[in-house]
Amino acid sequence: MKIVVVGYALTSKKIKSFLQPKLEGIARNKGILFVAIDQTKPLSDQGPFDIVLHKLSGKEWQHVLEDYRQTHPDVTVLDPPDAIQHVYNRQSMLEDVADLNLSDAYGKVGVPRQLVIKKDPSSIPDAVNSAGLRLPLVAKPLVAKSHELSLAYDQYSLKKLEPPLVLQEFINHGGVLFKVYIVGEAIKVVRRFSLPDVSKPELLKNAGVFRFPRVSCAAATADEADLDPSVAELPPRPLLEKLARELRRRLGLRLFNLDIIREHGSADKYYVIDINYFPGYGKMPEYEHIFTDFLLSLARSK
Ligand SMILES: Nc1ncnc2c1ncn2[C@@H]1O[C@H](COP(=O)(O)OP(=O)(O)OP(=O)(O)O)[C@@H](O)[C@H]1O
Ligand SMILES: O=P(O)(O)O[C@H]1[C@H](O)[C@@H](O)[C@H](OP(=O)(O)O)[C@@H](OP(=O)(O)O)[C@H]1O
Ligand SMILES: [Mg+2]
Ligand SMILES: [Mg+2]
Repeated sequence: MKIVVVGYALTSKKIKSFLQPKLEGIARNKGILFVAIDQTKPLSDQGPFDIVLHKLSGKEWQHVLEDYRQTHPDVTVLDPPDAIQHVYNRQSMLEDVADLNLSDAYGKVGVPRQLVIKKDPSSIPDAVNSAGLRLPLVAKPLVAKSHELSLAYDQYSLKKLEPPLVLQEFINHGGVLFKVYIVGEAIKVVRRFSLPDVSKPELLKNAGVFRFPRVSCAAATADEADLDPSVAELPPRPLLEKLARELRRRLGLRLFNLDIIREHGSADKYYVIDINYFPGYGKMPEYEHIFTDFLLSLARSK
């Protein structure tokens, strides 16, 4: 059996959450070896690798990888740096979902209406008005690696926020979201608690912006919770398969997840609100088997 060598360049946090002993054990049994990349040495002096797995930031690292891809076309780099940059910006992140305009017998998938504010917070109320965005609005940093989130009940309070940011219409969805993890062709969905619905009276009664810490983190799993079945029901598998297949192709990514919500009161109206590159796979059920099978399939297809 030929060994598949996977070089990895990950933060120590990511190594801890992803490269767990169970994953390494299962990988070893399947003939996969994970080898840490030494960033202080030239990449081409290391390996040889069959696959390079990475999630590091910085222009310098991006250039190193781009050069390496050019000079080592037989190595699979997961994923291409430019494709990753595209989802690190909340303006471009959801463009492909919007263009896809997916609608079939299983449902409709769109994105919330949104507006980008590059600078000048004092211009926000007018900008929101001319764009016809409906309150409440979610404000998110333009750079997707920042996770502060605010909910604004009135357009004037938005002046207090610091651009660059994206203002997105808040969609009531019953307080539960679906995290769709994608690894190549494999898909797994989990439920997470999310922000609760905002009612009309509540909207009229309140003003101001409310800042939230990390909302739908792993601790907020809703998989075992006693939920209203119409809220808890997972999105139809065929719809997710189609969405994942299309986005894999359009984004040029193989490792990502989607946050999807279903409009409360509707049976089939879905919104993608977030896309994350190389997310916390440690929280994806059975990721050890799914990920190692994916690595093997890549090596075999070469
Ligand atoms: N348009 C929206 N309508 C309703 N709720 C939303 C909307 N956008 C975001 N949320 C809520 O806010 C949370 C955080 O937003 P988002 O997922 O965009 O941020 P993030 O920091 O990129 O999250 P992640 O940790 O998944 O990377 C969502 O998980 C969801 O609970
Ligand atoms: O899997 P979900 O719930 O979507 O959340 C992930 C975030 O989206 C990722 O951005 C985190 O990874 P980074 O810390 O490498 O950005 C990732 O961190 P982790 O891999 O250390 O768990 C998760 O927090
Ligand atoms: Mg999210
Ligand atoms: Mg995100």
